[in-house]
Amino acid sequence: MTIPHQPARTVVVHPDAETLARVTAARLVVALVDAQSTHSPVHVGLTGGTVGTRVLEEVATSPLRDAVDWTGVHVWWGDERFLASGDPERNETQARTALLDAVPVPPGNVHPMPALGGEIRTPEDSAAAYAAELARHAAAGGPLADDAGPAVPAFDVLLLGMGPDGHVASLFPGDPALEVVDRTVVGVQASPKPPPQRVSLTFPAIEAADEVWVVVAGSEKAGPTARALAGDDPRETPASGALGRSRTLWLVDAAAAG
Ligand SMILES: O=C1O[C@H](COP(=O)(O)O)[C@@H](O)[C@H](O)[C@H]1O
Repeated sequence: MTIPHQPARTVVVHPDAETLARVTAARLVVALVDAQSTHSPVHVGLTGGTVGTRVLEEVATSPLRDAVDWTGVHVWWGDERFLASGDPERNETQARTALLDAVPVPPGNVHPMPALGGEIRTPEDSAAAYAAELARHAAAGGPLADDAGPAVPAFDVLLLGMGPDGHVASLFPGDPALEVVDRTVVGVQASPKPPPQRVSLTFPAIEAADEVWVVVAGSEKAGPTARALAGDDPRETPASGALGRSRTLWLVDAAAAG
């Protein structure tokens, strides 16, 4: 069932979380194949979280998986838990296990948010390094390529999960990071969801994505889903502010749809 909700968003409801993960994986494979028919490389932003990781597992086992030229895909993250490299709680670690170890993405095309260690001592160090990496891969004239700040590649698809408090990436309700418009990546010091230290894309970087897909499952997310789709203040329901340039898809299960 596809429900046109507002001009800026389309909501697609699936009966349960497993179907949601399976169909979103198929949708992602097709989106990457379509993007590769018009340009190269393509850029995809991954999310952590339960359903986001299930989607990657479904891509890994999809019979359509090899229709994608993985050598032409660049992989980024919308947010990261600020922990040492290889920590099982890192979104990067989970994505490698779920998908990236199984497909031939060149190691240089995988762009994790820098982990705690060496010169990277704080989430802000990681954010600054990641902003520089994004800027290196921004196409000239890309969405943020102006004098106001560093550029980002225009993600063909940016996957986002949403927490029960309405957070997306690591932009939490009431956090000052929600107001940042002069940087593409921020350090987060007091996440209410563990671990407290995180790194996140900002709204300007999220909005540079061609397509933003918010993938949500579970009845505990019905409230924030409804609030976000009603256009609640993003300072209270951050998911409300996650919009893509061409399309914003809300891919939800029936429980989250309420
Ligand atoms: O901590 C995080 O949580 C959100 C949502 O996760 P979920 O398990 O409730 O689906 C996720 O989108 C984010 O990337 C992650 O760092």
